[in-house]
Amino acid sequence: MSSVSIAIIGAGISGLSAAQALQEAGLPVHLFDKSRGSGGRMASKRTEAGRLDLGAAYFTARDRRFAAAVRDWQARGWASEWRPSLYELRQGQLGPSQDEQERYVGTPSMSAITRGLLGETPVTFGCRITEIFRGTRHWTLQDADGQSYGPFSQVVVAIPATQACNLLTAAPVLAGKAANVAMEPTWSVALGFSTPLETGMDGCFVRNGALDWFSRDRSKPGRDNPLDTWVMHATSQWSREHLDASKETVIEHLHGAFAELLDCPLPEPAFSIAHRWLYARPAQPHQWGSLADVDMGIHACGDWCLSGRVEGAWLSGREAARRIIEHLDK
Ligand SMILES: Cc1cc2nc3c(=O)[nH]c(=O)nc-3n(C[C@H](O)[C@H](O)[C@H](O)COP(=O)(O)OP(=O)(O)OC[C@H]3O[C@@H](n4cnc5c(N)ncnc54)[C@H](O)[C@@H]3O)c2cc1C
Ligand SMILES: NC(=O)c1ccc[n+]([C@@H]2O[C@H](COP(=O)([O-])OP(=O)(O)OC[C@H]3O[C@@H](n4cnc5c(N)ncnc54)[C@H](O)[C@@H]3O)[C@@H](O)[C@H]2O)c1
Repeated sequence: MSSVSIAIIGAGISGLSAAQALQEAGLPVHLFDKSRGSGGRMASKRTEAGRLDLGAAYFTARDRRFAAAVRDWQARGWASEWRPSLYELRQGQLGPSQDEQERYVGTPSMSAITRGLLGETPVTFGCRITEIFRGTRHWTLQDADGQSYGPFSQVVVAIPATQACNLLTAAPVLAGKAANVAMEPTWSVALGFSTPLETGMDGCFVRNGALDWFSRDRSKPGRDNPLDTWVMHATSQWSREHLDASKETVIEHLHGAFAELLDCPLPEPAFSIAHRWLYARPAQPHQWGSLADVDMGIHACGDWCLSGRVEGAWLSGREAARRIIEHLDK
């Protein structure tokens, strides 16, 4: 078996899931990520109000393989079940909305899962890959500063579709498919209150106007935040229409929408933050699993190849790894 590493671009949940499966098969990998840490859209942002999940709020596990992985994360203390008191806006009225769905979060923050998965895996952070070249046998990567990395036996591109198509030029069919995937933006805002809000809600599906969803950070297990902090996500449409708005404007808007909906008085927040996710979710789900030119040794994975959720991203990374291992075994 080759001792030349496999390059994985993107240390989000899809890249890490691929890395884990490849390493379990005895294959060396090296991860690259433009950020300073792992997690991507599943990372938690370090703020003066503690670590906050400004991306994925929670996840569900419907696939039996992913459910087994989540049980493993729970056993390792990286994840826990979250049992929120859920509400829903229906015909302009807020009301409790119970269901039987099991939901999970990372503990003590969403980042714990990808940090745990990363473990001792070789990784280069703060490195934005801009080009991927194939030589006679191996792959070489180049970053935004012009630095080269390689040789690599295979490459896995585990980043959002819009960014992936720029790196897939060596495989035009894959690049074409990625280019046809529209990724929708999401504005995310957190507001922290010194006095806990007097509401029975922990989370609410709004799906109306500016607000898509909001949840109470301290209702999640393992959170230790002195402020009562609420994270809200804008709808895709509102986010698209306000893509270039200032953070202050976005905070003001979502604060106003939250205050209008709430069933209790809303004091002035002691803390606020806004984050814009340009490529938050694919406009539609796909059934690709992953994309590959197995003979060239180039693969693409990520939530956009499946359901646009944490589970889909994890499964997609797993599928990319499965196809690499299957090809090498031939
Ligand atoms: C606001 C929001 C709320 C969400 N809520 C939920 C939810 O409640 N439940 C759920 O299941 N899912 C949710 N999701 C979706 C979920 O977060 C994603 O499906 C999942 O995290 C995607 O993982 P990924 O590995 O495919 O991509 P990403 O997490 O985007 O990882 C890609 C990584 O690649 C890096 N990267 C990108 N380009 C380059 C480059 N050129 N060079 C090097 N590195 C690069 C990035 O820094 C990033 O770390 C939400 C997403 C957002 C944004
Ligand atoms: N903002 C973003 O960028 C982004 C990206 C990806 C996923 N997400 C969100 O992540 C969640 C993940 O989906 P999932 O299938 O894993 O979780 P889920 O089963 O909790 O939710 C799926 C969808 O079902 C509906 N729903 C579920 N429970 C409900 C309840 N009790 N009352 C009313 N409606 C309810 C909601 O419309 C929800 O969006 C979704 O809410 C999705 O909108 C957001």
